[in-house]
Amino acid sequence: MSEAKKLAAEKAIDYVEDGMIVGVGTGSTVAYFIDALAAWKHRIAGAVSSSEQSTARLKSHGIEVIDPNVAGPLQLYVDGADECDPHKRLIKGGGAALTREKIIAEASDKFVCIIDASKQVPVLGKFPLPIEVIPMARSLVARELLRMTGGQPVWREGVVTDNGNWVLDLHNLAITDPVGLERELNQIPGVVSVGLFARRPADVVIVGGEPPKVL
Ligand SMILES: O=C(CO)[C@H](O)[C@H](O)COP(=O)(O)O
Repeated sequence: MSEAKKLAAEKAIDYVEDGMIVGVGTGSTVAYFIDALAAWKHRIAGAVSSSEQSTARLKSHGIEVIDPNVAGPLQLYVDGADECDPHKRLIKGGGAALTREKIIAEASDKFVCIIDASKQVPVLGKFPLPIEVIPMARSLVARELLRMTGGQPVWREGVVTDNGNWVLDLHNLAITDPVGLERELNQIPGVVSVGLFARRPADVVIVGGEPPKVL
C-alpha cells in the first residue's frame, strides 16, 4: 500500500500555496508528503509539526518548523488516518500523535486527509480507538471506557507520547455515533484526547491510486 500512500501524499501538494505555513501530521503517509513538500521549501513560510518524528523529517529537508503559538490560524493541515468513514470522520493516533494532530486540525481552515483505500470503512471502530491519558489515570480511564462502551481497552505499553503521556487502545467498537462518543469520552478525567476526529472531520480526503481519488 505504500505506493498508494505516496500517490495520495503527492496529490496533497495541490493544496499548498505560496507563503503558507503548512500544518503537517504524522505517519508513513505524511512522510511522503514532507518529502514532496521539500520542493516547496523556498515558497512556503514554514510548517507547524504534530510530532517530534515529523519535526525531524521537516528539518532534515531544511523546512522551517514554526511554533503553533507563533503561527496563528493555519490555512492548511495535511495528515493521514487509520480509518475514514463516508462522512470524512476519522480514527487517528496509530502513531500516538493524536493530541497534537487534533490541536493543529482545529487550528486549520482546511484539513486534507491522505490515505490508501484500506483505510476506508463504512463504520468506524474496527481499528482500535487510541486515547491519550495522563499516566496516573490509566486504570481509572480503562475501567470507565469498559463501563461506558463495552469495548476492550488495551494499554499500549512502552509507548510514551511527545507530551509525556500514555495511550490506551479501545478494541471491539462499532462507532455509530462518532460525535457523541467523542464528546462523552472527552469528559473522563485523565483523558487528554480521543483519536476520534468527528466533531472536526477532514474537509478533503485523498485516496491514493492511479489516479488519486479526491473526496
Ligand atoms: O494518526 C496518525 C499518527 O498518530 C497517522 O496519521 C495514522 O496512524 C496513519 O498512519 P500511516 O500514514 O503510517 O498509515
